[in-house]
Amino acid sequence: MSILLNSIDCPCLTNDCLHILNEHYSIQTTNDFALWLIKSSDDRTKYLSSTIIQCIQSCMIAHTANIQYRQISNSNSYKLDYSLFDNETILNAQRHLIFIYEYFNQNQWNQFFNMFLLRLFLGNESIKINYINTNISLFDLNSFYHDYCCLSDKIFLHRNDLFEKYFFFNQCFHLEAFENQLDFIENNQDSFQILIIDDFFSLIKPYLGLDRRIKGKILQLTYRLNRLAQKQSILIINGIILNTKKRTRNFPITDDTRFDSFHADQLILLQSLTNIENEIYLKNLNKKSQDKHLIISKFDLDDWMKISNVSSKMLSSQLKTCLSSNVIKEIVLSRIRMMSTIPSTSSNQQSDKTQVNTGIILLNMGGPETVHDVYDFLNRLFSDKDLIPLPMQKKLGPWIARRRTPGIQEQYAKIGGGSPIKMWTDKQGQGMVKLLDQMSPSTAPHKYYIGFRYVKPLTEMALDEIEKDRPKRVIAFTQYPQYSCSTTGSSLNAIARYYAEKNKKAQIEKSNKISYFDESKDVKPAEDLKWSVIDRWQTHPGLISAFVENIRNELDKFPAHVRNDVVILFSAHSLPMKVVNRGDPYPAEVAATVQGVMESLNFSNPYRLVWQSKVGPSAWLGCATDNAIEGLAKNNRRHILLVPIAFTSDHIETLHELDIEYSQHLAVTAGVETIRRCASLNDSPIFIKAMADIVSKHLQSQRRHTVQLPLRCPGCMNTSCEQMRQFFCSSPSKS
Ligand SMILES: C=CC1=C(C)c2cc3[nH]c(cc4nc(cc5[nH]c(cc1n2)c(C)c5CCC(=O)O)C(CCC(=O)O)=C4C)c(C)c3C=C
Ligand SMILES: [Fe+2]
Repeated sequence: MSILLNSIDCPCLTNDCLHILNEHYSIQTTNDFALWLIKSSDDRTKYLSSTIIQCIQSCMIAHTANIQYRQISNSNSYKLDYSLFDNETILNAQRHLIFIYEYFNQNQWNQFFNMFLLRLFLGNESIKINYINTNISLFDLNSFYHDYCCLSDKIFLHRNDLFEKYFFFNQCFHLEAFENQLDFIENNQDSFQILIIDDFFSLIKPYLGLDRRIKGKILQLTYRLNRLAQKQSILIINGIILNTKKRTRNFPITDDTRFDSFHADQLILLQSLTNIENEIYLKNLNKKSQDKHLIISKFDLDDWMKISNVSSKMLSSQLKTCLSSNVIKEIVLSRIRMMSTIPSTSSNQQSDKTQVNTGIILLNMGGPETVHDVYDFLNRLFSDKDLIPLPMQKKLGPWIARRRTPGIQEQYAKIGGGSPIKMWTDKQGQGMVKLLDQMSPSTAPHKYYIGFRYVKPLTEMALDEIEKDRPKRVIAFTQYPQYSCSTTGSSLNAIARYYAEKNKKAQIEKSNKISYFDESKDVKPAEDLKWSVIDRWQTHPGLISAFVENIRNELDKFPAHVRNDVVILFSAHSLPMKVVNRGDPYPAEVAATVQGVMESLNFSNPYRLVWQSKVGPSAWLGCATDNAIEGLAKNNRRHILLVPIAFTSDHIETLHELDIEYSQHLAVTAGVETIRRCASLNDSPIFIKAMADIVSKHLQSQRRHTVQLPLRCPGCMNTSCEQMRQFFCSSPSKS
C-alpha cells in the first residue's frame, strides 16, 4: 500500500514513527507537505527531508505541543469542517474514537459536541455523562452543557469537582488528580464518559525528567487511559503523545521507550491533511492494518472528506432532523446497547469471525491493577493450595489477605497505584503473535490469551474464550522462565482442574440428560483442542541475550573506573525451604539462567545469585537479597547491580523491594556507593523475539511438553500435580 502524505502534524511524532511506516508502506510526499517543511526552521527541514515522513500508530491520532509548530500553525487559520462528522458514519461506527484537532476554537468545540454527542445519544434511554476537561481555555463548558441539555432531558451531565479543583488551578500538571479522575471513570463505567485531554504531553511533560518510578506511573496512567478507551463508550483525547522511542537532537521529547506503549492495541492510522487553503482533512491511512488487526472501530474518514461550511444554525436544524428520524433513533439505541456491553477481553482484539489456528495462553500470576484490587489479588493468592497450603484455607486465606491488604496497598500506591504486569503481558503477546504470523504462516493466525492466576483476566476466563474460539491447537506458555510447582505448576493445575470440572459436568449431563452448558455459547469440553505446554525455557538463547543486553546497558552507566568491580547480584523470588526440600526444580533452573547469562557476558564481573521476597516466619531459601547487599558493603564491595532474573516484567518486587526498599533505603544505610537495578525485560524486542522463537520451535518440534514435566517432585504430596500431568502428559486424546 502506498501512502500519500501531506502532513501538517508535529515533527516530533512523525520522526519517531518513521521506521514503523517504512516497514509497512511505500510513502510518497506531496507539495503540501513540502510546503509545511518550508515553513519550518531550516534544521528541521533538513532533518525531515532526509527521513521523509512517518505516521501515527494508535487508537487515536496524536498531537504534541511543539512550540515551534504552534507558532507555525498560528500564522494559519485552520478550519475544520463539520460534515466530517457525518451522521451515518458516526452512528454506524462500532466505537467512537475521535480525533479533535488542537486548534479548535470555542465555537468549533461546541458545534462539534452538538453534532457528535447528540447524534450519538439520541434515544429513549437516559444517559449519564461525566464530563471532564483538562483545558478551560479551549472551550466553554457551560455553553456546551446548555446546548446539550436543552436538546435532551434524558442526558445527565456530571462535572467532576475534584477534577476542577486540581486541574484548573494546577494547570493540568497534577498527576494525582489525573489518577483520581481515572479512578472515577473506572468506578462509573455504567455511564458514558467523555474525557477530554488537550495536549496530554503537556500534562506529563514535567514528570518526564524524573526517575523511573514516576515515569512508570505516568506510563501506567496512559495505559489505564488506553484501556478505558477500549472499554468505555467514548473517550475523546487530544494530544496523546506516542511513540517517543528516539531522542533526536532536534526534537528532544523523551528517551523513555515505554512511552510508546499507549497505542498499539488498536491500530488506526490517521493523518491530518491540508489542502492549499489550509483546511484540515482527516484521512484514514490504515486500511491495510485494519484488515490485519481487525479493528473494531471502523469509521472511515475518507467518507468524511466532503468539506463544506456548516453554521451553527444548520447544525441545529440537522439535529432536529435527527431527532425525528426513527431510523436513526433505532441505530442509536442499538449502538448504545452495544457500546455499554463492550466486553473487556482478556486478550488482543480480534474479530470473532476469524478462525484462530493457534491459541497461546500466556500463564502468569498477575498483579493488582489498582490499589482497589489488592484484596482480591491476595485473597486468591492465599486461597491457592498449590502456592500456600494452609490449614482451614477457606477461612484463613481471606483472613490473612485482609490483614496484609493495607500494607501491600501502600506498596502498590508507591509504585504508581498498581502492577504493570497486564500492560507488559499485552505488549509481549501482541509483539509475539505478530512475529509468529510471519515466522510460521502454516500455524497462523496465532492469538494470545492472558491467563492470570490471581487477577483478571483469570486463567479460567481465558479458557472460556479459548473454548469459544476453538483454535486447532492451544499452547500453554508459562511466562515464568524457570519452573516451580508454586508458580507454573499452579497455573497448569488450574487448567487441568478447569477441564476436569467441565468433563465432570458433561458426564452428569449425559447421565441425567440435563443441559449444563449454555448451548448458545457453544462451550464444549476440550477433547478436540490440541493442547501442549511450554513449561520452562530457563536457558533459551533469546532469553539470555535479552538479559545480557539489559545488563550491559546498565553496567555502562557505572563510572568506567569501577565498572569491572561491580558485583552483579542476580535476585530471584525466594521459595519456602519446605518447597525446596521436596525437590522443586526452581532453584536449579534459576541458577542455570544465571550461568547462561554470565557465560554470555564472558564472566566480566563477580556475581552471586540471591533470593528476595520471603513471606511469613518460616524458613526460606537464602542468601536473602537484603542481607547480601549489607554483607557486600561490609566487605567493601560498594558497587552493585541488581538483576531481577526470575520474572520477566516489572512488578512489586522490582519496583518496590529492589528500587525503593533496597536501593533507596537499605543501600544508603549499609554504605553502598552505587547501586543500580537492571531494567526488567518488559517490551525488550530481543525478549519478544525470544518468546516468538520459543513458540515457533515448540510448534515445529511436535513435542507436547519438556521431558521434565512428567516428573513430579520426589517429595510431592499434592494430588493436583498428578492430575495435571495426566492432562498434559498422558492420554493422546487430550493432546
Ligand atoms: C518466580 C517468581 C515467584 C515465585 C517462585 C514465587 C513463590 C512464592 N510466592 C509466595 C507468596 C507471595 N508472592 C507474592 C507476590 C509475588 N510473587 C511473585 C513471584 C513469585 N512468587 C511476584 C512477581 C509477586 C508480585 C506480583 C506483582 O505485584 O506484580 C505475594 C503477595 C505480596 C505479599 O503479600 O507479600 C505473596 C504472599 C509464596 C508463598 C511462594 C512459594 C511457595
Ligand atoms: Fe511470590
